[in-house]
Amino acid sequence: MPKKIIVIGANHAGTAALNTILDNYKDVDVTAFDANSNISFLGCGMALWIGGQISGPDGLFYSSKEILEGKGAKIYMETSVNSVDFDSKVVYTKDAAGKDCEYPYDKLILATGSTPVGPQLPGMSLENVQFVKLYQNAAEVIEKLGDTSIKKVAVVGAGYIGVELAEAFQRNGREVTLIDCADTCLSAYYDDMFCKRMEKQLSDHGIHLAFEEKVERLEGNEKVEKVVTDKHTYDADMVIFCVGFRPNTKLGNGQLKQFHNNGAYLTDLMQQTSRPDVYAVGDCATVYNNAIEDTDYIALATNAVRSGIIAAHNACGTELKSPGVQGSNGISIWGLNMVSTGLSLERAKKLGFDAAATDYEDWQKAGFMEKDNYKVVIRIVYDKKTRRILGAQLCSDYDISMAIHLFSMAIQEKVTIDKLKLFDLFFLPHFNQPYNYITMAALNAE
Ligand SMILES: Cc1cc2nc3c(=O)[nH]c(=O)nc-3n(C[C@H](O)[C@H](O)[C@H](O)COP(=O)(O)OP(=O)(O)OC[C@H]3O[C@@H](n4cnc5c(N)ncnc54)[C@H](O)[C@@H]3O)c2cc1C
Ligand SMILES: NC(=O)C1=CN([C@@H]2O[C@H](COP(=O)(O)OP(=O)(O)OC[C@H]3O[C@@H](n4cnc5c(N)ncnc54)[C@H](O)[C@@H]3O)[C@@H](O)[C@H]2O)C=CC1
Repeated sequence: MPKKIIVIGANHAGTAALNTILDNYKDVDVTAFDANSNISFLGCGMALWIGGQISGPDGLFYSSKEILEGKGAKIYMETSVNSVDFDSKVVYTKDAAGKDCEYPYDKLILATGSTPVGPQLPGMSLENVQFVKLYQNAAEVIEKLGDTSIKKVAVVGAGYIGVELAEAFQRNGREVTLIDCADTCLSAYYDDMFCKRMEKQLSDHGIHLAFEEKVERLEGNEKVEKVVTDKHTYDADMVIFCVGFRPNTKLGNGQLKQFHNNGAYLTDLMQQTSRPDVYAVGDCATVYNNAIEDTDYIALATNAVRSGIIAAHNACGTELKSPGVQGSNGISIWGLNMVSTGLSLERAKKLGFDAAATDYEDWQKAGFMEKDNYKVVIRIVYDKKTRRILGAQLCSDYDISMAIHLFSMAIQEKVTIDKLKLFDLFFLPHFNQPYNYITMAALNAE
């Protein structure tokens, strides 16, 4: 059992690692440092807060320095780790008062997360140009929205954050333009037929869509006033950039092996980096993606939590391997629910799979169920050669979210589309149909 474990970063991944150590290994001396002043902010609540769907941010935290210290950890907030000597196993910190300290470790868990990508464009330093990641970012945006002269908001990036925030600002009474260089929204997660449904939902609710447009500059006089793209100019009193995350790897650059795509720390199934006593978890680390059967980068709180648990057990001497991930995700915009896992057909083909898709559309419940019955669209993506299921997407006004877990497990366990054809699914008219759309989609596969 190691004597001293240090965790750098105490948000979702770090907190999961800390809780796992504190709950399971009583004799370990565990210390964490975080540059921020709060722990465990659920960014997913930011849009709900801005859109007034929840009354405030209090419920968006599930841990704190006090809770973790009550369980026996030493937690240093507003303390940055500036460097790590991986050979002598020492971390060097600076606290809010500017005091430098050093701490030795036996095992180190890097949970330094990610930062929003900030395009280098003219006008980025104008007032009311915002990024959204931390609690402080959300609080600042909410405070600024108190200014009623902020009428028009441009959201750049129509991925998960952008689409959720577009709804939130519109609910908040603002005019919203949603800009993306891709030709639709959510294109990293869904095929076009699903993206188009979300496009319609957004434009039906008054969001102005500006796709296939590249932002060239922001203009204004102190405060931002305009977003200029390669095609149009949009008036904007606030501009939010959400064009993806980049892993925070300053501490290990050149010291630990990194992912060729974006520099995330390369980890094995035990979250171990290229140095045996150093683990990396959450948004700063790679995952093993079962759909592509290879290393990947997928920044999600779910992956952060699971990888934190895995690293903690391994660091404490209990071998635990990740089963890999599928990047399962979901979104709900004005009641339109979409969930996906694994690969879209487009991405599968781009990656070189001989992929096909089987689609099906039906009512969720038996036809005689007159209330709360909604249409559901499903697509299952599979490899024509191996027959392995590579991905699935579902879309409905009904809450179909639980169905995606079946496909996540199917991808993890390398289930073929043929195995799914006669898979035992229950029927009860309150919930579904005897000819279930999952069965029907699978039966229709070529
Ligand atoms: C608006 C929004 C909505 C989201 N919605 C969802 C969702 O619905 N579902 C989902 O699964 N995911 C969602 N995510 C993604 C999710 O928030 C991230 O994947 C998650 O935060 C990753 O957790 P992490 O602990 O790895 O990293 P981070 O949350 O980035 O935390 C890293 C921590 O490390 C600290 N740190 C970094 N460097 C140092 C250093 N040198 N010294 C000390 N401390 C350091 C930071 O202060 C920070 O607290 C959302 C993200 C955002 C922004
Ligand atoms: N419901 C969920 O599971 C949620 C998950 N998250 C996760 O947080 C992470 C970050 O989210 P996002 O920032 O939304 O990233 P994202 O990867 O989901 O979307 C980024 C979008 O920005 C676009 N883009 C990239 N560069 C651009 C540019 N220069 N100009 C215009 N558009 C550009 C891309 O085409 C893409 O549509 C992701 O990993 C996401 O999965 C975030 C919110 C909710």
